[in-house]
Amino acid sequence: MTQTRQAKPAISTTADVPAVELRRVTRTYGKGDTAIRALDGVSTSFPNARWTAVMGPSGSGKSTLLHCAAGLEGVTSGEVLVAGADITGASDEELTTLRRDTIGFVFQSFNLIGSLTAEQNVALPLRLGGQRVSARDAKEVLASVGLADRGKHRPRELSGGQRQRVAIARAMVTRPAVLFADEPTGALDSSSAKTVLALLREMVEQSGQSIVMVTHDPAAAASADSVLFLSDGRIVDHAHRPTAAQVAERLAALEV
Ligand SMILES: Nc1ncnc2c1ncn2[C@@H]1O[C@H](COP(=O)(O)OP(=O)(O)OP(=O)(O)O)[C@@H](O)[C@H]1O
Repeated sequence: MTQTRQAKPAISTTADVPAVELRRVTRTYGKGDTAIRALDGVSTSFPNARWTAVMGPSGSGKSTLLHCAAGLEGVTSGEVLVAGADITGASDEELTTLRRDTIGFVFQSFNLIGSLTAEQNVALPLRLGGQRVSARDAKEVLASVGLADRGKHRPRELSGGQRQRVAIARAMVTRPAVLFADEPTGALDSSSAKTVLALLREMVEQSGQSIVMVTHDPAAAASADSVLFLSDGRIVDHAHRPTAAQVAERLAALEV
């Protein structure tokens, strides 16, 4: 797997093109009387080089929104644009290219490969993209998340916070224009969560990457630039740089 890496697709990262745009997106599960409308005509833009959190009560459609926005799930109707490109009718091959070159993922459950070392996990996206990766490259990225001395460790030999930092390093290595994070701090203690949130902030400030993050945690949401609130598959509220207390208050109002 050492062929020359293909040029990145022409993605726009200019400030006036949103990182992700949803236009009248509906996602229905099932049919007939038992059909569930998980997303109900959602139109919104996730700005470029900004971090947006998505919150809402359980079952409000947060994960569905993230999956549709990232091309992991198709929409029932409406359009999804990532970095200006319409991915609504994209083929599996186009989506694979998008996932390899333009977007990254960080999940609550880390999704590291247990048989690979931290270094090998970090290098994996580049190897899958056909690039030769030196151990030094992987080490540099691990050092940037504070794990310079853990490169040879396997996931089971790392703490939860360290595993998530490996997952973030893996997501950073391809410099994705958009990072989708699903409960990235959900399995972490508050000190590890702070470290992870600081790393996400660095991705936005230093590399101009965009983050769309689903979370249940008001403190995590308050680390973002803005917060969208979903209820019953619709966007019902929006807050710019709220405090954790303000986020908790708005969420409580939706949960009654
Ligand atoms: N694969 C599926 N098949 C059927 N219904 C689904 C499926 N996935 C999600 N749903 C339903 O769609 C709605 C939205 O689910 P979603 O997982 O997006 O909510 P959420 O806000 O992420 O919830 P939570 O906070 O509990 O993770 C829920 O009513 C859920 O039961």
